[in-house]
Amino acid sequence: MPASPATFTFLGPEGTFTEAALMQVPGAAAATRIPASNVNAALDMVRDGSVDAAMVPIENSVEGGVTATLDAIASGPELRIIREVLVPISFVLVARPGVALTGIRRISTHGHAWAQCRLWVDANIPGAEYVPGSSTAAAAMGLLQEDAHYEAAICAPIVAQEQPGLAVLAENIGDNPGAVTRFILVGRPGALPERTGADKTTVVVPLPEDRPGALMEILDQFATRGVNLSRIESRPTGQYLGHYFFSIDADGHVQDARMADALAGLHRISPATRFLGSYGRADTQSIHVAPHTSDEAFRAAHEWVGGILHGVPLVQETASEASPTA
Ligand SMILES: O=C(O)C(=O)C[C@]1(C(=O)O)C=C[C@@H](O)C=C1
Repeated sequence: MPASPATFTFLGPEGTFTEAALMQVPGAAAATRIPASNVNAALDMVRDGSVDAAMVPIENSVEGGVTATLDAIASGPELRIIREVLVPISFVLVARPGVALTGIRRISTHGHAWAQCRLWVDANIPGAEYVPGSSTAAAAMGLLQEDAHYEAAICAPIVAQEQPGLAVLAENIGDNPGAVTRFILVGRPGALPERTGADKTTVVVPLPEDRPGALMEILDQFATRGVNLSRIESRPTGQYLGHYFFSIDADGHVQDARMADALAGLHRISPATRFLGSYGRADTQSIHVAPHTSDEAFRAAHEWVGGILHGVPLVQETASEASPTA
């Protein structure tokens, strides 16, 4: 079991959904928490040892993968995902007190938040212009600056509750009331979180080039070992047009024989495959394992092959084979 992180960073400032995710981590409320201005800065603080772990968003149920995170953990010095956290998302529209909906022309927020409120904005503030923000809370706090160049921000309800200089103009403005964002706690490589039976493994697999069926071969490594995938996304490596890697979440822990075998297969196909971690699923849902892909089935199969290699007779002769005349 890895030692519990003592110092954390997160996509800040205070009041982001990412901070809400971090507060779900046991011990985080009493620990040192340093806000970072973007995902890369947060991960760099882990890499250079300034903090033990970083909480960053990775996937939203409406908008999909957080590409800044997918890309940042796929290259550079290796990192490990040690936990995942789910946060239900609900947005409010805030402005300086006295500002009405009719007085809003520009709205700032995080890109993922904007994408989740687009229909509401179109219906209620038609023609409003989007001003990109580094996070929802940063956009809201920006309204308090003298030189704010937008009139409203979309953020979590907690920001307005704790900031008297901001008034809530509308609540629950997300287009999808069931929206959920998944966050990951990222540390440096070390001891793996213990296997729980409800685990997830994340890998980054560069697609081998000029090889017909390479993606199928990658997927086959999981399929033939009974490993279910819960997320697969392709991302450009940035090196040149058409060069991609796959970011994959698979059900199970690397201590499961079927997962270890699948990862070994991936390494054969794509030697630059990067292991990003095995960690407990936030929903704690146990994984169904077919009997022929259980640890016991793998152990028996390896023992059988070992016996062949060592010349040990492993199959009992039947009576008729032992004495053909009988
Ligand atoms: O800006 C924030 O508050 C964040 O924590 C980032 C983020 C994201 O990256 O998706 C998190 C949850 C919401 O989906 C909107 C924004």
